[in-house]
Amino acid sequence: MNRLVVVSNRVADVQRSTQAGGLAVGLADSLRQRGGVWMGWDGQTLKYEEEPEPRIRKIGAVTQATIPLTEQDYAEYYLGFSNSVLWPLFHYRLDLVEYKTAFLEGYRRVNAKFANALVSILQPEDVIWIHDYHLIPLAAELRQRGCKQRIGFFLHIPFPPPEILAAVPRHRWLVESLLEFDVIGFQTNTDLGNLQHYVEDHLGTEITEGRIKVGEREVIAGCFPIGIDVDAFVEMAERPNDEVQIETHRREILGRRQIIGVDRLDYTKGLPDRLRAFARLLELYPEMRKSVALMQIATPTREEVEAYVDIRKELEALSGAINGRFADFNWTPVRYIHGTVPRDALAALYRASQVGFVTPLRDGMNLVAKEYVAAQSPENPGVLVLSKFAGAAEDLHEALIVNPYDVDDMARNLCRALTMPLEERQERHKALMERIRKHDAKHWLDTFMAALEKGEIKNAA
Ligand SMILES: O=P(O)(O)OC[C@H]1O[C@H](O[C@H]2O[C@H](CO)[C@@H](O)[C@H](O)[C@H]2O)[C@H](O)[C@@H](O)[C@@H]1O
Ligand SMILES: O=c1ccn([C@@H]2O[C@H](COP(=O)(O)OP(=O)(O)O)[C@@H](O)[C@H]2O)c(=O)[nH]1
Repeated sequence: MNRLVVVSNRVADVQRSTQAGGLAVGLADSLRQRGGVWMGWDGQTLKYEEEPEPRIRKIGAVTQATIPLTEQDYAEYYLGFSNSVLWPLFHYRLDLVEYKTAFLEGYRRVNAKFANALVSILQPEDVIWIHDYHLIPLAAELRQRGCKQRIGFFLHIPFPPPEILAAVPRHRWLVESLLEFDVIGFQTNTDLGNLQHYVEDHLGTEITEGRIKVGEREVIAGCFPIGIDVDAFVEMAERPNDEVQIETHRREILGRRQIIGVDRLDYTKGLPDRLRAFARLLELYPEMRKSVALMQIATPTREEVEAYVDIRKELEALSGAINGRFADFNWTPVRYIHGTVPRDALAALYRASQVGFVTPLRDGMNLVAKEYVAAQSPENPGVLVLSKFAGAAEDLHEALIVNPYDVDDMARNLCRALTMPLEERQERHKALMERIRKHDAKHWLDTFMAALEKGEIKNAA
């Protein structure tokens, strides 16, 4: 087996249980099993003139190689082009795109830095797997430095339709950079279809049976939905957690149910309408008052980008208003937690919640949806209420699928989830477990590697 070299903006400690962000979680779950090298940014910003050598650290079967960025890199590449241009654009939010030429320059500069660091550690037989929108030009940079290895790319976020993509300057360059990879992987068939439309409309070529002709080369483009390590998550959820158990016991005595939401505090996650839907539930079904509460964990993220400051203010005001309107001296309808919770504590919280409420306006996959399912007790499972615009909805048909823009639809489905008979809950949960087991972290890694190493495309979806 060739050595696998994974590259992503963020590198996680594969042995730590706290990592907010699905990319870190999904990759850690996969790499722990196969081993290899994981290269990326160390999360630090430093002043330097000359690019530092990558820092090497061995953690179990994984060798981490990390580099720092400068303040300017962080502002232009990470906050700028990655998170103020590509992130909103790829999530269909043209209204939030803030394009500046300096952002693009920073993006190209940091991709060149990544390439310099990478060539210093690469071996001829390596296979390289690059992740996410931060690093789209990296294959081209590596080829310019003479790399001959196979290079794959996986996009963790949605790929937008051509009408949206074409609104950003240099969109053709972006897609041409993407076509420098040997394999391009997407989360869903919708994303793959959007690339298909772009190459047809703008490049006059097409994807035929998962392959695109680019000059003399053939590029594979496929759908590889990311998954979790299901058994490890089930084990985590079953592990006793005293604090959660005491709280659950109290709720059981009072006959109260809990709806849970867990997200980075991102405008793509649909949080304001989620809170409004919960308030609508209490309005439409007064019998639900004092019998159910919403726990929303909102993890801080990208706080220097203005759109993220706005969403935080909006949510704080909304949860305050809902509590002000409905709370009683012994019942708080919304528990809003602005912080990061370790993944093992999350597992226990999911298990203790009767509804998993996952309503992004647009999301690459959404691992929280899969984790919620894995955490349930098969004898008395909770119900997943899932946005039709999460990548996970392409597979998780037995969830209650909702429109995250339609507050009434979400409220009705919350009520349906809270009153669903045990037998139906068990049937839906069984079917969902089969699906998340079929498309788990190992399947994601194996199918992508089969495409990258052997040129095989199985329909992963
Ligand atoms: O690294 P940050 O800027 O702090 O952001 C965290 C990560 O967010 C995004 O995650 C995506 O990947 C998940 C796993 O494939 C997927 O389930 C989710 O729908 C995506 O939003 C981002 O793509 C990562 O690069 C970030 O590290
Ligand atoms: O406080 C938190 C919030 C989130 N997560 C984890 O972060 C990941 C979020 O991934 P998802 O795909 O749902 O969304 P993303 O944040 O990547 O857009 C999941 O594995 C969560 O369990 C966590 O460990 N602690």
